[in-house]
Amino acid sequence: MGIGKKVEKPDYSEAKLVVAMVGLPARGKSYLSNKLTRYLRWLEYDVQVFNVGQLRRKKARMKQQQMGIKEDHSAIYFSSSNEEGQKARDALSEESLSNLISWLRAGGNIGIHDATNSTVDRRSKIAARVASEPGIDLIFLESLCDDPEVIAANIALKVSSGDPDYKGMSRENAKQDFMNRIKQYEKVYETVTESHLSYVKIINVGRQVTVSRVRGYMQSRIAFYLLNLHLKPRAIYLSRHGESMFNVQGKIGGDSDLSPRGKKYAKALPSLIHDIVGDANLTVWTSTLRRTIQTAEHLPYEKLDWKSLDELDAGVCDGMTYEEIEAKYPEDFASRDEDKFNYRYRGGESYRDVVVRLEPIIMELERQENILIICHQAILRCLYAYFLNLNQSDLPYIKIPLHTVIKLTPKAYGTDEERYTVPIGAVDTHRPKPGTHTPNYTSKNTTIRDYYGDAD
Ligand SMILES: O=P(O)(O)OC[C@H]1O[C@@](CO)(OP(=O)(O)O)[C@@H](O)[C@@H]1O
Repeated sequence: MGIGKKVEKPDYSEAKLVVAMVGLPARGKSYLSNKLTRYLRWLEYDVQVFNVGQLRRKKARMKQQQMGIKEDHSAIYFSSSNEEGQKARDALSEESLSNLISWLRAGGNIGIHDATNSTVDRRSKIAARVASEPGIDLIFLESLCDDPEVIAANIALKVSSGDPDYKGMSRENAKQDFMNRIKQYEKVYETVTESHLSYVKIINVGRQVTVSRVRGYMQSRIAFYLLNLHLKPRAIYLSRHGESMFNVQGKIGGDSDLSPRGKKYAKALPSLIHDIVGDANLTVWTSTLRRTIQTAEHLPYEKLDWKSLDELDAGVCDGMTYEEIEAKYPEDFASRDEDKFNYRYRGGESYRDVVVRLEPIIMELERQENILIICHQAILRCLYAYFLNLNQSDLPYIKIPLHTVIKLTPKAYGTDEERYTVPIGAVDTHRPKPGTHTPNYTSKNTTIRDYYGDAD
């Protein structure tokens, strides 16, 4: 028998929720639903977005292919006085919601009904439909925004993103048409005030949030996450500690000091960070282990150490080399290679356990502005996977080299990444999955830079 065990996914089979978005076009509904999806997936819920616009386009394409009929989806279609258009849009919303409910019945946990759902009438239809489905809850998530800059940026994003609604149209015409569409919706828009419904209303993301009739664990978790979001521009910087004595000896875990090269990295860090961050405010978070605190030693910023940022606990294998573990516990060594995310060291942790313990860190990170996190290989893989939306099987193999600062900039539709490599040699602690080539899991928005500042 092996010493460790495999930890299965938490049982969320009873969790079934419809999150129905509410909001005018260009008010950040997609931004919110994308962020929420990424967070809930990271927590291992099965989440899917059902976008009514996509369904409309898909059906229009099919109609055109089969019958040669090209539908007019210009602003006229969205007019409240266009009865035909209104009927067609209601029918599409119902169909999309039905697809969502079937998907929940087939095992999904949270389905996001992504449409404007901008009238009391439309919402009452949604509420009635979901109420007829035992075991499925409903919460509305409204995004209100009157910040002209945010609206203008969202409009620009819509017309420049190659949106299929505006294929073959000039940018100016597309923008005009989209603004007309918004006007049509504005005429009939009713903000959520229905006191019998569960809802979260977000005003200018981060400025004001109203929470009403939120019930149960999953809804509260969602509401709490949304309460913490903000749109202020900021970056999150990630770095492992400088090379440690254990790294040099090939040993895992422990609480060793920095090696001479690790100390050099700690000395080089202040000028690198200053070059990247400038005079902006920054807070440094470390774990409680010596190697991260020593790495942050020379940084002239406020510092906070978190126990939850300590390295993955290797239990009885703590302080051993991979070769020693393989020789002493061959079965365990093999099962870790087989399913590294789920494998839990005896008396220690799995990557899955680490994801759970990092949730308060994620929540706090969403609330904060510029943060530099100096911690460990396994911990940074989990944080990086959250921001880059990477899946569980890839997560334990993400390359987070020593002596490298990763800058993550959250944007409306994803996260930009820059990597700054400091030319101070260090051992490579990355162990690829045997028999596989481990790709470099970086986003398509990654820029790699060599930093030749004050390396010495
Ligand atoms: O999950 P694997 O790939 O073993 O990586 C985690 C390991 O990385 C190490 C280095 O090998 O991190 P760290 O440099 O922070 O000490 C070990 O302590 C830790 O057990």
